[in-house]
Amino acid sequence: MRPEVLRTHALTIGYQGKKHSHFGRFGKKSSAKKPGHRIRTIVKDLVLELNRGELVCLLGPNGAGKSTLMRTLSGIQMPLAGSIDISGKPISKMSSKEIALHLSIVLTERITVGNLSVYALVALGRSPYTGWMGNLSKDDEQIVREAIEITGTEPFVNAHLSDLSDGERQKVMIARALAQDTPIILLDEPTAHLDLPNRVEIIRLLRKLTQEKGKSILMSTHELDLALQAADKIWLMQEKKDGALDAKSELLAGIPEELILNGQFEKAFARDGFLFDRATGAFQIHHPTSGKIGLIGNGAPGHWTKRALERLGFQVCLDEFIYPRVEIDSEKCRDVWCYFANEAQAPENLYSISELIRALQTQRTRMN
Ligand SMILES: Nc1ncnc2c1ncn2[C@@H]1O[C@H](COP(=O)(O)OP(=O)(O)OP(=O)(O)O)[C@@H](O)[C@H]1O
Repeated sequence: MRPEVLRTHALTIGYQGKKHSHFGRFGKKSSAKKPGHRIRTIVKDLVLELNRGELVCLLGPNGAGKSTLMRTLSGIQMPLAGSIDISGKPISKMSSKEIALHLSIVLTERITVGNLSVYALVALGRSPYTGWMGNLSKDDEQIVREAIEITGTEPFVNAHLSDLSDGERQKVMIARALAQDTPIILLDEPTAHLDLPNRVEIIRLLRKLTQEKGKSILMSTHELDLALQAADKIWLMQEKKDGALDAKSELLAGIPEELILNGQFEKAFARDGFLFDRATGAFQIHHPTSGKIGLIGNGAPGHWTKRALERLGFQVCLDEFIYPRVEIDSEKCRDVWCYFANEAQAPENLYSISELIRALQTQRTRMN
């Protein structure tokens, strides 16, 4: 069996004509340039592979082209050039029904479904098998029930979609995609409206689907941290900065750890005063404005003390015996923060991070 379930050949994505005038199914409308229509190329010559059982996260700053790529890969939007194969067959030669048997998509746009209940909407996922008016077989019903159970949407299964919160609605749309039971699932920002426990739950669910059911999942997200932890691969879209603006963005594919180590990850999200720490994979939001401070301390107290010091504007120098410095003694029955303000002053023992912050602020006021 070929490992890749989706492959692109020199795929160029983008827009031609006025906003929203380009949409159409493959083959139904020519993608040829129309006279007087402005072509806007988002990314050129993409050679991408989505393999069986793989979770790929599509990351990139706002406007880089993630949704455009999602829509193009699913056949909702025509490419400007190149082609897409699904399970070895060009998508341009597939009917909508055939595509729906291979690929399901959850988009960010709110859909209007009239008065449908959650159950009826999830059951619509079976329509490629039953037809729009078709009755569900026992097997179809079982698949719908499983999709509802696995996404935790049972509590509102009889509610109407319009009565749900954004997060609940999001889960229902994922349930509908699962009911469609396709080897490929594309999700555009599936965790956008979810709180942290639900975000983690959805990512875990998607990983489980790749590992246990061999699904190939591509999801776009702004959750960098979750993506770095969960994705087998990352497709990283970034705006081109080289001046050769034949396309707005470019795309790099790789495993998360390599994209971090080779500096591509921070390049994609680089902003003035916005630092990415390669060692921890975290972004720092604070500018160091209060000078250096030494920190000697390990484990959780060391980590959270560093965070508090950075918030106060210090550049934290780990394991450096400089002044000022903080030494955390975790050997005693409780943690003690020993604050060495300067050579002349005796160190001060403090018994919490808030006491340490107060001492640092007092020192700062004295010096100003
Ligand atoms: N229908 C359209 N016609 C012309 N240009 C469009 C259209 N839709 C989007 N664009 C442009 O294409 C570019 C990519 O948009 P897209 O929505 O794909 O980015 P994105 O990475 O998904 O952004 P976000 O993270 O903000 O959702 C943007 O510059 C956008 O203005």
